[in-house]
Amino acid sequence: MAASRGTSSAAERVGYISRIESFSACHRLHSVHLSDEENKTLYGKCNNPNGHGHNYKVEVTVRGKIDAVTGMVINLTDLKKCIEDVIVVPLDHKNLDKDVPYFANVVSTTENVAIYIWDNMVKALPPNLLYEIKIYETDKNVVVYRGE
Ligand SMILES: CC(=O)C(=O)[C@H]1CNc2nc(N)[nH]c(=O)c2N1
Ligand SMILES: O=P(O)(O)OP(=O)(O)OP(=O)(O)O
Ligand SMILES: [Zn+2]
Repeated sequence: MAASRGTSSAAERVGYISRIESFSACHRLHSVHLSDEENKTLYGKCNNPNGHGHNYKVEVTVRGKIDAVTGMVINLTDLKKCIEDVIVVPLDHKNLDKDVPYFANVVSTTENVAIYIWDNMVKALPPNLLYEIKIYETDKNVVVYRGE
């Protein structure tokens, strides 16, 4: 006897699928709205004028119906392409503050990097699929953004 899987039919099943990608970038935490002294006090070593780097790890999660025919929420090959276009090409081996126009006047915290990725990923994916952006700035610093 097949194990009970609830009352939904396969066509109504909802799944979450993620892909992880890494990119390396440097940045400096410095707000254009604060004085140099305020920036130094607030961001400490992360305000070093010469910047510093991270090997960021990004987990992109989409949520949607598991198609009854294809068995997929989204083709991971398509998600991979979106991640390449939205994350790797504009951010990998870049100086976030100098090479990415968005961060010219937006401080390049991981929270703001997550917002940047969300706003561009939501335009690249089919509608109503993007669920979450999770970014590891270091092994210990993690940000989650769900478009709120
Ligand atoms: C550590 C670092 O190298 C950082 O750049 C940290 C410093 N603190 C911090 N705090 C946040 N709320 N968000 C950050 O992205 C961040 N980066
Ligand atoms: O200061 P870093 O770049 O090592 O980043 P961190 O993870 O915030 O530092 P810590 O390892 O002291 O938490
Ligand atoms: Zn940093």
